[in-house]
Amino acid sequence: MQKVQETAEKIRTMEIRGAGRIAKAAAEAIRDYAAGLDVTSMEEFSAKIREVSDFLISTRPTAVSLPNAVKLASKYSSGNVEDARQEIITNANLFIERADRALGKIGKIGSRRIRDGDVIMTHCNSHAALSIITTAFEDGKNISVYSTESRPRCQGLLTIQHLNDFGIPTTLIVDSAVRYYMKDVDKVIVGADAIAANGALVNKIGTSQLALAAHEARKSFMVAAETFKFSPSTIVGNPIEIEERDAEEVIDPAVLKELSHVQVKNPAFDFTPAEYIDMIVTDIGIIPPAMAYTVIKEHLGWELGEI
Ligand SMILES: O=P(O)(O)OC[C@H]1O[C@H](OP(=O)(O)O)[C@H](O)[C@@H]1O
Repeated sequence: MQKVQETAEKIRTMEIRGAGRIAKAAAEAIRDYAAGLDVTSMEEFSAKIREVSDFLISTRPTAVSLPNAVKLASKYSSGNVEDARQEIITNANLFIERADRALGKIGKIGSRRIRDGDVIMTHCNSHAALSIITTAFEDGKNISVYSTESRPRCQGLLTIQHLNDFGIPTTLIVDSAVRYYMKDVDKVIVGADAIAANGALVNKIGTSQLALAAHEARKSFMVAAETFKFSPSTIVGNPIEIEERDAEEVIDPAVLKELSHVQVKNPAFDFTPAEYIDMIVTDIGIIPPAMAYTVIKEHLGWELGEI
């Protein structure tokens, strides 16, 4: 349980972050927990796995990759402890391998849509979006990138470091400069924390402003998302919860304490409606947002009765 608690804490504090990495870390934690679980009865085994699964899922509410990963990794059908343990180890490893392969596929597929000379804008720090950008660059395309700062956690600083390591010409801008620079941009590429059954995107706060500005300037808006970022529970009407994080990420608590009439809101994500999205680059190909329902049904293998 100690490793599970450590992983959960790292996800909560964002030491482990990015929807894909959170998913892989959760699958690893379940796998290692199942491998070391010392129980004699199947009832005990099931109860412990359920408890750990629920605990990991509770760490961050928005990225659907987390419950999807936990559900896929902790799947077993055997009624015998040793076999069920092996099933979880196998399923978790399969999930992790699939997640790694997905990033490569998204990079390959998405990069075909990047033209020589393209100027790309990205937001926050998405490994899936960066896979497209770096693959295009490694294919010899002469591209450059505008990267937003992504307040308050400033994940944009991770993005510029990564792009700089590849030697990709990059401009860091503050979030409020998105519309100002959109005229210079050819394509916007962002990641996803969740995609609803109606094709709406949930991603880092401010993403919908990039989408609006891109729409106004007739620039292409591309989302990079593994199939495990699609949300099955939205099919049965559950809304995606937007994580509200601490005020101290935005303002020094000592300063805030003196401002008795001021409150701080710090939502970590926002919604971008499907009509602002030109395409979603997934590991099973490029799809329009309207195909989100099909991805959930056919590629995540969820049955309505299970939700
Ligand atoms: O899975 P990858 O593409 O890396 O990231 C997907 C999304 O996860 C991140 O959330 P946070 O920084 O963990 O809150 C960002 O919103 C990013 O776009």
